[in-house]
Amino acid sequence: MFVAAVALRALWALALSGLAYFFFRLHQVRMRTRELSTKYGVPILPHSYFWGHLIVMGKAMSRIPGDANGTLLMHFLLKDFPEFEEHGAVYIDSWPIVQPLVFVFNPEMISTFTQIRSLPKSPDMRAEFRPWTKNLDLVTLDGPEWKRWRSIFNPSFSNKNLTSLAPAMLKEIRIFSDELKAAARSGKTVKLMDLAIDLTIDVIALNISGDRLNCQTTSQPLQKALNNQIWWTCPRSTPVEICKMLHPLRSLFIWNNNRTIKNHFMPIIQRLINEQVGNNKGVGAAGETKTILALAIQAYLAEQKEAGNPITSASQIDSAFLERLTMHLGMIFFAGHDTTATTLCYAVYMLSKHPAALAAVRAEHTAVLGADPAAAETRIAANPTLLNSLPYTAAVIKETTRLFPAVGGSVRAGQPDFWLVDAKTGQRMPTEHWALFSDHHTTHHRESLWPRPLDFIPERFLVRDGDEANPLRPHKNAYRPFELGPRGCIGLELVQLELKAILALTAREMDFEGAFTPGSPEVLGHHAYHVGDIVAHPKDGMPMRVKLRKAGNI
Ligand code: HEM
Repeated sequence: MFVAAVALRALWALALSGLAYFFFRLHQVRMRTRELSTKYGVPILPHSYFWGHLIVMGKAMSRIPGDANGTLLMHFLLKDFPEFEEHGAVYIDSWPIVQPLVFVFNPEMISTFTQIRSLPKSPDMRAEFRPWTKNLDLVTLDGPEWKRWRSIFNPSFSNKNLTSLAPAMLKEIRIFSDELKAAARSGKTVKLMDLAIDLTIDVIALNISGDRLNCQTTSQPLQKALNNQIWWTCPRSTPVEICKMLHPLRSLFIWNNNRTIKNHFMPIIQRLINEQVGNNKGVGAAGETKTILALAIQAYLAEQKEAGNPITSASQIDSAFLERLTMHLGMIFFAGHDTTATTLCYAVYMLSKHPAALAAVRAEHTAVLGADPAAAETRIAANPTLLNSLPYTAAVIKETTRLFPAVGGSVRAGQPDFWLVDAKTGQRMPTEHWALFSDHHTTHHRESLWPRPLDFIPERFLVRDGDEANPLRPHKNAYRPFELGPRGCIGLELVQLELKAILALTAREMDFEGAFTPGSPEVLGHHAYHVGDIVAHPKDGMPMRVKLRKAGNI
């Protein structure tokens, strides 16, 4: 009885202190937001002491479907408060739903915290991924450790190295294209995103070790583990996400998924170590592809040798190195697969809606790859550098990533000594206690930077250097779907090469048409819009009807 009473009191005390902390923190965040205007003269959106900015946010979000991705928020908020656009940054206090965030959409301002000075990643963003990767991965690492791993992996993402992967990549794309043709013959609607995800995972696997993963043809435990890992990673404080976070078995599931990832790669790692031990050729000699794993193992062997602890067989490999590698591989798959798949879906969708652009893509493929679409694969395999001679196709991909950036932006930790500055007015804006968000969607849709911002105009990206008078010429730093600066996407070249190859093997052979349910909701004139939390996915998995084109019908 006495024990129960003590336990009850302890619980009460705990609940009360939790509540007290909640209100203390709420007060702190709300007052910091108000201080922006009272102390620093920074304009803020209408702000409620209890609700913060949730009321204005709710109004803006009510204009778009409930499942639309939160990265569209600022676009619609600026419709309600157009005078804020010229400030280039808007402070949003939606605590406790999301950390206090400054949405920045002035490219020059963004460059001050990503390019001129690269601020560390935000602690909240690191916390989201910590249960999965312990922040040992390239996306959430910072400082010298990040630099070391980035320089180890960089060579495998160079255009030259990736071009050597092209023949293997084409085989994977052929499977994807055959699936689409089968759908065309059967008349079935496809969810393009599902097929695209399997393909992009198979391509990343090639870059990781050169081995085929076969996600497109078989069900792979590795893919299941990755999906499950993403599911357990909780980006928002919604009730469902909170339940996931508090789930007593969450850590166990995450641990088990990491074990599956590690077990998948273990035999490959052992093979590579045994190949490299005593081999003084160096990775990538004589035209070999520099895979991510081979480079990591090369660096590890060199480091151990330098430390006077040379590795002579795979059995000596230490568990700390294996753990790091597992986290890196998991994150590279995560960062690269649905981002690329999403972009592919929107590229196909936009081409289906813009016959002139599609005709220009097809004409370019005919001019560069030959008149017979069926022979494109063989021609590219024989000379993969042909993929570097498709400027219009590249421009289509860029324009797609401008309109539908797959990653909302980079989230950096504000600092006491770092201020955002409005170059026009000289207004200084504090960043301490705030996370800075380089808002890609809003930056890519500002009329002052992009004439006719909602229109699909690949030609913007064909304006030559020096043609300053052309109004379509993109502004410096305004195009940033892969982010700019040292923390910019390592996979940028892979995306371009892969998507060009996919379009080269499909655009002339098939016609696509969006198969959204009639009357389904639209955002900015499109049934296809971003849904999802961590990485945006196209609505309904981008349903498409596919039709085969007659040979010679260019
Ligand atoms: C259309 C596809 C892609 C888009 C839009 C995209 C976008 C981005 C963005 C915006 C960042 C910066 C994130 C931040 O600062 O938090 C980033 C970083 C990164 N991306 Fe991508 N990405 C794409 C594809 C890929 C691919 C294919 C890979 C690898 C296979 C990849 C691997 C990474 C990695 C490892 C980082 C962290 C780089 C670092 O901090 O050093 N991404 N990506």
